[in-house]
Amino acid sequence: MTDADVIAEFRAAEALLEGHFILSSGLRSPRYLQCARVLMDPARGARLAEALVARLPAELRASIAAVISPAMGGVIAGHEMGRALGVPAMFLERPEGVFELRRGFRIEPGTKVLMMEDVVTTGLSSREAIAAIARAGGETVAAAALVDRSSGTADLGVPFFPLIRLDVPTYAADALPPELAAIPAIKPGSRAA
Ligand SMILES: O=P(O)(O)OC[C@H]1O[C@H](OP(=O)(O)OP(=O)(O)O)[C@H](O)[C@@H]1O
Ligand SMILES: O=C(O)c1cc(=O)[nH]c(=O)[nH]1
Ligand SMILES: [Mg+2]
Repeated sequence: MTDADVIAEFRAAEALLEGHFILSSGLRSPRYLQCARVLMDPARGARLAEALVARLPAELRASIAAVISPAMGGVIAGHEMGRALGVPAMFLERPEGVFELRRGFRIEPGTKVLMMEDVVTTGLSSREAIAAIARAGGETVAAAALVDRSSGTADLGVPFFPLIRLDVPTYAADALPPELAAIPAIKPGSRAA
Protein backbone atom coordinates (compact mmCIF):
# COMPACT_ATOMS: atom_id res chain seq x y z
CA MET A 1 0.00 0.00 0.00
CA THR A 2 1.52 3.34 -1.07
CA ASP A 3 1.16 6.64 0.80
CA ALA A 4 -1.35 7.70 -1.88
CA ASP A 5 -3.39 4.54 -1.18
CA VAL A 6 -3.38 5.27 2.57
CA ILE A 7 -4.44 8.89 2.00
CA ALA A 8 -7.19 7.66 -0.35
CA GLU A 9 -8.50 5.40 2.44
CA PHE A 10 -8.56 8.34 4.88
CA ARG A 11 -10.23 10.57 2.30
CA ALA A 12 -12.86 7.93 1.49
CA ALA A 13 -13.62 7.66 5.23
CA GLU A 14 -13.96 11.47 5.53
CA ALA A 15 -11.26 11.27 8.20
CA LEU A 16 -9.11 14.23 7.08
CA LEU A 17 -10.68 17.01 9.12
CA GLU A 18 -9.97 20.73 8.83
CA GLY A 19 -10.71 23.34 11.50
CA HIS A 20 -9.11 24.24 14.83
CA PHE A 21 -8.29 21.25 17.00
CA ILE A 22 -6.90 20.92 20.52
CA LEU A 23 -4.70 17.85 20.45
CA SER A 24 -4.00 15.42 23.30
CA SER A 25 -0.75 17.31 23.99
CA GLY A 26 -2.55 20.64 24.22
CA LEU A 27 -0.98 21.73 20.94
CA ARG A 28 -3.32 23.23 18.37
CA SER A 29 -3.63 22.18 14.74
CA PRO A 30 -5.67 23.13 11.67
CA ARG A 31 -5.85 19.43 10.70
CA TYR A 32 -6.99 16.28 12.51
CA LEU A 33 -6.75 12.66 11.41
CA GLN A 34 -9.94 11.09 12.75
CA CYS A 35 -8.87 7.44 12.74
CA ALA A 36 -12.16 6.35 14.32
CA ARG A 37 -13.82 7.22 11.01
CA VAL A 38 -11.23 5.14 9.14
CA LEU A 39 -11.74 2.18 11.45
CA MET A 40 -15.56 2.35 11.45
CA ASP A 41 -15.36 0.25 8.27
CA PRO A 42 -13.98 -3.10 9.53
CA ALA A 43 -12.81 -4.12 6.04
CA ARG A 44 -10.85 -0.87 5.72
CA GLY A 45 -9.34 -1.35 9.18
CA ALA A 46 -8.27 -4.89 8.26
CA ARG A 47 -6.71 -3.71 4.99
CA LEU A 48 -4.68 -1.04 6.73
CA ALA A 49 -3.54 -3.38 9.51
CA GLU A 50 -2.47 -6.02 6.98
CA ALA A 51 -0.49 -3.39 5.06
CA LEU A 52 1.20 -2.29 8.28
CA VAL A 53 2.02 -5.85 9.35
CA ALA A 54 3.55 -6.48 5.92
CA ARG A 55 6.02 -3.65 6.65
CA LEU A 56 7.35 -5.20 9.84
CA PRO A 57 10.65 -7.05 9.46
CA ALA A 58 9.90 -10.79 9.38
CA GLU A 59 11.99 -11.57 12.47
CA LEU A 60 10.27 -8.86 14.50
CA ARG A 61 6.84 -9.94 13.26
CA ALA A 62 7.49 -13.52 14.32
CA SER A 63 8.59 -12.40 17.80
CA ILE A 64 5.40 -10.47 18.68
CA ALA A 65 3.25 -12.39 21.18
CA ALA A 66 0.66 -9.69 21.92
CA VAL A 67 -0.54 -6.28 20.79
CA ILE A 68 -1.31 -3.69 23.46
CA SER A 69 -2.77 -0.32 22.64
CA PRO A 70 -3.80 2.81 24.56
CA ALA A 71 -7.53 3.53 24.68
CA MET A 72 -9.55 5.00 23.14
CA GLY A 73 -7.92 5.67 19.78
CA GLY A 74 -5.70 2.60 19.84
CA VAL A 75 -8.39 0.03 20.68
CA ILE A 76 -9.72 -0.85 17.23
CA ALA A 77 -6.36 -0.27 15.53
CA GLY A 78 -4.75 -2.67 18.02
CA HIS A 79 -7.50 -5.23 17.59
CA GLU A 80 -7.02 -5.25 13.81
CA MET A 81 -3.25 -5.61 14.28
CA GLY A 82 -3.88 -8.56 16.60
CA ARG A 83 -6.04 -10.15 13.92
CA ALA A 84 -3.43 -9.52 11.19
CA LEU A 85 -0.62 -10.90 13.36
CA GLY A 86 -2.65 -13.78 14.80
CA VAL A 87 -1.95 -12.77 18.41
CA PRO A 88 -4.10 -11.47 21.31
CA ALA A 89 -4.93 -7.77 21.39
CA MET A 90 -5.42 -5.91 24.68
CA PHE A 91 -5.81 -2.29 25.61
CA LEU A 92 -4.75 0.13 28.34
CA GLU A 93 -7.06 2.60 30.06
CA ARG A 94 -6.43 5.51 32.41
CA PRO A 95 -9.48 5.93 34.68
CA GLU A 96 -7.10 7.18 37.41
CA GLY A 97 -5.00 9.19 34.94
CA VAL A 98 -2.28 6.57 34.34
CA PHE A 99 -2.51 3.79 31.74
CA GLU A 100 -3.09 0.29 33.13
CA LEU A 101 -4.34 -3.08 31.92
CA ARG A 102 -7.84 -3.73 33.29
CA ARG A 103 -10.73 -6.11 32.50
CA GLY A 104 -8.69 -9.18 33.36
CA PHE A 105 -6.08 -8.42 30.69
CA ARG A 106 -2.65 -9.72 31.78
CA ILE A 107 0.61 -10.86 30.23
CA GLU A 108 3.29 -13.30 31.29
CA PRO A 109 6.57 -11.68 32.43
CA GLY A 110 8.78 -10.96 29.42
CA THR A 111 5.97 -11.16 26.84
CA LYS A 112 7.10 -9.47 23.63
CA VAL A 113 4.58 -6.76 22.83
CA LEU A 114 3.79 -4.53 19.87
CA MET A 115 2.42 -1.19 21.14
CA MET A 116 -0.12 0.02 18.59
CA GLU A 117 -1.41 3.60 18.40
CA ASP A 118 -3.77 5.26 15.98
CA VAL A 119 -1.87 8.57 15.76
CA VAL A 120 1.48 9.77 17.12
CA THR A 121 1.92 13.53 17.48
CA THR A 122 4.37 14.23 20.33
CA GLY A 123 4.70 10.54 21.24
CA LEU A 124 3.76 11.19 24.88
CA SER A 125 0.77 8.80 24.85
CA SER A 126 2.90 6.11 23.20
CA ARG A 127 5.68 6.50 25.77
CA GLU A 128 3.09 6.33 28.58
CA ALA A 129 1.64 3.17 27.02
CA ILE A 130 5.09 1.58 26.70
CA ALA A 131 5.79 2.41 30.38
CA ALA A 132 2.48 0.78 31.36
CA ILE A 133 3.38 -2.34 29.35
CA ALA A 134 6.69 -2.51 31.26
CA ARG A 135 4.84 -2.16 34.61
CA ALA A 136 2.60 -5.06 33.53
CA GLY A 137 5.73 -7.18 32.91
CA GLY A 138 5.87 -6.92 29.10
CA GLU A 139 8.71 -6.00 26.80
CA THR A 140 7.72 -3.59 24.04
CA VAL A 141 9.77 -4.79 21.06
CA ALA A 142 8.31 -2.21 18.64
CA ALA A 143 5.68 0.47 18.27
CA ALA A 144 3.36 0.97 15.32
CA ALA A 145 0.71 3.50 14.38
CA LEU A 146 -1.58 4.28 11.51
CA VAL A 147 -0.24 7.85 11.33
CA ASP A 148 2.97 9.51 12.50
CA ARG A 149 2.34 13.25 12.41
CA SER A 150 5.35 14.08 14.60
CA SER A 151 7.47 15.20 11.63
CA GLY A 152 10.20 12.88 12.86
CA THR A 153 10.35 14.40 16.36
CA ALA A 154 8.74 11.58 18.37
CA ASP A 155 11.28 9.31 20.11
CA LEU A 156 9.45 6.27 21.46
CA GLY A 157 12.60 4.46 22.61
CA VAL A 158 11.76 1.39 20.48
CA PRO A 159 11.67 0.81 16.69
CA PHE A 160 8.63 2.65 15.32
CA PHE A 161 6.64 1.59 12.24
CA PRO A 162 3.94 4.04 11.12
CA LEU A 163 1.75 3.17 8.14
CA ILE A 164 2.15 6.76 6.92
CA ARG A 165 4.11 9.86 7.96
CA LEU A 166 2.28 13.13 7.43
CA ASP A 167 3.67 16.62 7.94
CA VAL A 168 0.87 18.50 9.65
CA PRO A 169 1.43 21.83 11.42
CA THR A 170 0.94 22.21 15.16
CA TYR A 171 1.12 25.39 17.22
CA ALA A 172 1.40 26.30 20.89
CA ALA A 173 -1.90 27.67 22.19
CA ASP A 174 -0.30 31.10 22.73
CA ALA A 175 1.28 31.20 19.27
CA LEU A 176 -1.67 30.66 16.95
CA PRO A 177 -1.64 32.05 13.42
CA PRO A 178 -4.52 34.56 13.01
CA GLU A 179 -6.56 32.28 10.69
CA LEU A 180 -6.59 29.58 13.40
CA ALA A 181 -7.27 32.01 16.26
CA ALA A 182 -10.39 33.12 14.36
CA ILE A 183 -11.99 29.62 14.53
CA PRO A 184 -13.45 28.13 17.75
CA ALA A 185 -11.31 25.21 18.97
CA ILE A 186 -12.64 21.69 19.55
CA LYS A 187 -10.99 18.79 21.41
CA PRO A 188 -11.92 15.46 19.82
CA GLY A 189 -9.81 13.12 22.03
CA SER A 190 -10.44 11.79 25.55
CA ARG A 191 -7.31 12.76 27.52
CA ALA A 192 -8.38 14.90 30.51
CA ALA A 193 -7.49 18.57 29.99
O1 LIG B 1 1.48 11.58 20.50
P1 LIG B 1 0.56 12.37 21.38
O2 LIG B 1 0.94 13.82 21.46
O3 LIG B 1 0.39 11.74 22.72
O4 LIG B 1 -0.86 12.39 20.66
C1 LIG B 1 -1.45 11.26 20.09
C2 LIG B 1 -2.48 10.67 21.02
O5 LIG B 1 -3.62 11.54 21.05
C3 LIG B 1 -4.78 10.81 20.75
O6 LIG B 1 -5.36 10.28 21.92
P2 LIG B 1 -6.17 11.16 22.98
O7 LIG B 1 -5.32 11.39 24.18
O8 LIG B 1 -6.71 12.37 22.29
O9 LIG B 1 -7.36 10.26 23.41
P3 LIG B 1 -8.20 9.12 22.62
O10 LIG B 1 -7.25 8.06 22.23
O11 LIG B 1 -9.16 8.66 23.64
O12 LIG B 1 -8.86 9.79 21.45
C4 LIG B 1 -4.32 9.67 19.88
O13 LIG B 1 -5.22 8.58 19.95
C5 LIG B 1 -3.00 9.33 20.51
O14 LIG B 1 -3.18 8.47 21.62
O1 LIG C 1 -2.42 14.66 18.67
C1 LIG C 1 -3.60 14.24 18.74
O2 LIG C 1 -4.26 14.26 19.78
C2 LIG C 1 -4.28 13.73 17.50
C3 LIG C 1 -4.00 14.24 16.28
C4 LIG C 1 -4.70 13.72 15.17
O3 LIG C 1 -4.50 14.14 14.02
N1 LIG C 1 -5.61 12.75 15.35
C5 LIG C 1 -5.85 12.27 16.57
O4 LIG C 1 -6.71 11.37 16.70
N2 LIG C 1 -5.20 12.76 17.64
MG1 LIG D 1 -5.21 8.03 22.03
